[in-house]
Amino acid sequence: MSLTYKRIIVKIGSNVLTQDNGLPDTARIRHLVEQLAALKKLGREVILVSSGAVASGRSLVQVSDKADAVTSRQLLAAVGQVKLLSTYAELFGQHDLVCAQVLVTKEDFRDRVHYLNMQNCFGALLQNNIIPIVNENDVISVTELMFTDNDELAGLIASMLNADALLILSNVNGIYTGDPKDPSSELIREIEPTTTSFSSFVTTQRSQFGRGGMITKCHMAHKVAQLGIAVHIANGKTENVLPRLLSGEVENTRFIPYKIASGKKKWIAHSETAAKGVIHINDGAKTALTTPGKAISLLPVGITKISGEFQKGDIIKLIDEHQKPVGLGLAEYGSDKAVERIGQKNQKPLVHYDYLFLNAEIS
Ligand SMILES: Nc1ncnc2c1ncn2[C@@H]1O[C@H](COP(=O)(O)OP(=O)(O)O)[C@@H](O)[C@H]1O
Ligand SMILES: N[C@@H](CCC(=O)OP(=O)(O)O)C(=O)O
Repeated sequence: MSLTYKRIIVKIGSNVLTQDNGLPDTARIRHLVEQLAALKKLGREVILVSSGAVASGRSLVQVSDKADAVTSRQLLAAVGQVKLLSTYAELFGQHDLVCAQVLVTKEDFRDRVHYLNMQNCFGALLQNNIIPIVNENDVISVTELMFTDNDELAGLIASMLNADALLILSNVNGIYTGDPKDPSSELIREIEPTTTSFSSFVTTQRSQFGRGGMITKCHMAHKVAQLGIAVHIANGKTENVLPRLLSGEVENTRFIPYKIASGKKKWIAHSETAAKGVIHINDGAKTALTTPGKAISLLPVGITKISGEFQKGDIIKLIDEHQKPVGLGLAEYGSDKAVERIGQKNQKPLVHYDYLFLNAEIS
């Protein structure tokens, strides 16, 4: 089997880039760059999401024990990101390739203008044959403003750029049916888009330098696959993992992609944290919206209650009669008008189908 993905996002986790002592593993970075350069030379578009700023910072400065965790992370990342990128620039340069730094925050994905600006910049970099290297801007992303981890960031980038595939390189061969260290656990080779429960076999355990763990990878991968993008989780420490993954020669877990969604739906799908209001809908409305193959907008007649205030163009969250999330949408008008129209027939849709992302599927 040969995978012919054209636009590929590669996420390299902290554990792949870091030695046991917490310092960066330059030999491994060099080997990964060789593989990425080879992909580039085959005509693939490559976007790298790389962790490793904090680990690189550790190789340059000793942070005082008195510094709190946030300050220490800011300091190490601020210093380390320079080193990380100069290492990449030098190594890619040896293959006559130019790379670029793109540092982002969660806020940049909430604001549609920032989002479009980012998208435009990536387009320009790719057109000029430059490899974008993305990381979270750890200096200003603190506590609740942070991504769960760089897997979440990689998922957002994959959706934003309409990638064909997202390859997540971690320190395990993929997702196992139990603890990967337990010999009775087996690797799951494929995950269907309909799978939603991961907590029965994936523990919250993280590797030494990882932030989110496998469970956040699963949730993100599932969501991205629902948008029509294939996701593979493989071991970044395996020799020549990237070419071998694409030629089907190494073990990995593949999240089978679902139907293709529009760019706007992809943005809405990842905007839950930006939701301004909650729209309670009745069972009839839920059935209508989630009927496969039907493009139905949310009408006020199916709304039973509205909480929170929002303006036209804001993201709103839809929940059913049992408080279960149904999806996310873009409000066609503000909460003032919407509240007046609750339960009324013959009113304009509050969420047009083109701007509606349903949790269960993209219909
Ligand atoms: N069912 C599972 N299959 C594979 N890995 C699992 C599972 N449950 C928990 N894990 C843990 O998830 C870790 C990888 O996630 P993480 O620590 O976030 O790494 P990374 O730095 O690559 O993002 C593995 O090292 C493993 O300990
Ligand atoms: N931005 C941080 C890494 C954050 C992170 O979540 O890493 P990972 O556990 O590899 O997804 C850094 O560069 O050190």
